[in-house]
Amino acid sequence: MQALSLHMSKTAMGASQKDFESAMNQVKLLKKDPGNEVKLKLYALYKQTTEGPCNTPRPGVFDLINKAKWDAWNALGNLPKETARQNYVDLVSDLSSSDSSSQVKPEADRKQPGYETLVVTSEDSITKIMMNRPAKKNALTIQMYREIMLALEAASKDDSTIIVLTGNGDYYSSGNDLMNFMNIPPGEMEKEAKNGAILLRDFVGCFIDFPKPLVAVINGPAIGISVTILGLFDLVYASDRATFHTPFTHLGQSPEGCSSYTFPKIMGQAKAAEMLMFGKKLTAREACAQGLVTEVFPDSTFQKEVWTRLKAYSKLPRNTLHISKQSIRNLEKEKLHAVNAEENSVLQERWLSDECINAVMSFLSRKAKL
Ligand SMILES: CCCCC/C=C/C(=O)SCCNC(=O)CCNC(=O)[C@H](O)C(C)(C)COP(=O)(O)OP(=O)(O)OC[C@H]1O[C@@H](n2cnc3c(N)ncnc32)[C@H](O)[C@@H]1OP(=O)(O)O
Repeated sequence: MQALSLHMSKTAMGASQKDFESAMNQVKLLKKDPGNEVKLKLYALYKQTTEGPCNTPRPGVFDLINKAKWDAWNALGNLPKETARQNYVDLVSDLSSSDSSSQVKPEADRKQPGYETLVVTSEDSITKIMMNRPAKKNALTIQMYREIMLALEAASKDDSTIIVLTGNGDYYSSGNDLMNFMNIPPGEMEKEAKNGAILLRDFVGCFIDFPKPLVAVINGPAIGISVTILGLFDLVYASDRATFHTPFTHLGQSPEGCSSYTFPKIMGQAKAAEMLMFGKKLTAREACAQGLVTEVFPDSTFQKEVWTRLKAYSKLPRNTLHISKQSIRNLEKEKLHAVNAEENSVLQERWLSDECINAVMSFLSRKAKL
């Protein structure tokens, strides 16, 4: 009733019959259901405008819907037809404007500025960080590592409940961009290896310390570091087109992303060795059977099913979810940072080895592909 009296005082000039008819058409075009209470108000005002005060018998006690409608109409008492018409038109006008402002904006409008290699969007309490170099299979450049760290830092402070990392195009990510190893002057190798190890330590450190639920939406094949850090995520959803490949030995490199600790814990020593030492590539279903992936979805329905699931999860009590994540993670944080430091110091050495340099040169001269 409060809303109705508000509408009554809104216009000095009365609404015409034409305004009323146009408002009736507008109601049919509303995209958002206005809810039962508002629908009853609309009904009552419509009846009052077209028939005057309610003077029909009250429906029986079990005729719940018609009784509610009758009550709403009857509550308008002797409200003049012209006022009811005006109130109907005002109410529809309010509903139409809130309906258009609540419509979902296209992704381009929701995109957060400032990223060149990522598309970062926030909607439904979910911040989505999408790696965006599809032509290069989302290979991670130095800039991309830095932008992911910045996006995670921002997402840890925004009002989102869940954070998603995913890839644009047919790959999730082909791992470290091997061009990162190019154009290093001969005398600078050691310095660059040291800088690489610091970048990697900080990058993996962000995932270790991230305070909110972190979900990987694996839209296609994943290689190298994009696989190893999965042990630091809370949920990993994969398309059945995805594969998981850590070919470190082939590349003269050693495991990172805390995988030397998380993988044996997740899948057992023998399976972890087959992946991390011998470079066995897993299908999504194999990775799920081994506990690295939470659930696999058919590629044709992957995005729809995953986002429906995540939207439901994002409505869970936010603070409770974050506290649970932190209690689980805090038990291991110190250990994970120690593993991260150790892995990076080993890798720093490997990057200077002939085996690594030859593997990278071989890829860059297009002789070898994984
Ligand atoms: C500083 C921190 C270091 C952290 C340590 C991390 C280690 C790792 O992540 S190790 C894993 C490194 N990744 C690889 O070795 C993958 C190398 N890429 C491939 O083997 C293949 O490109 C492929 C299997 C991923 C895809 O093959 P294909 O479908 O035939 O497509 P193309 O090879 O033609 O790829 C299209 C385009 O993208 C470029 N590209 C793909 N991945 C990478 C990469 N990781 N690094 C650099 N460039 C990559 C590829 O060269 C093609 O480029 P153009 O020829 O210019 O089109």
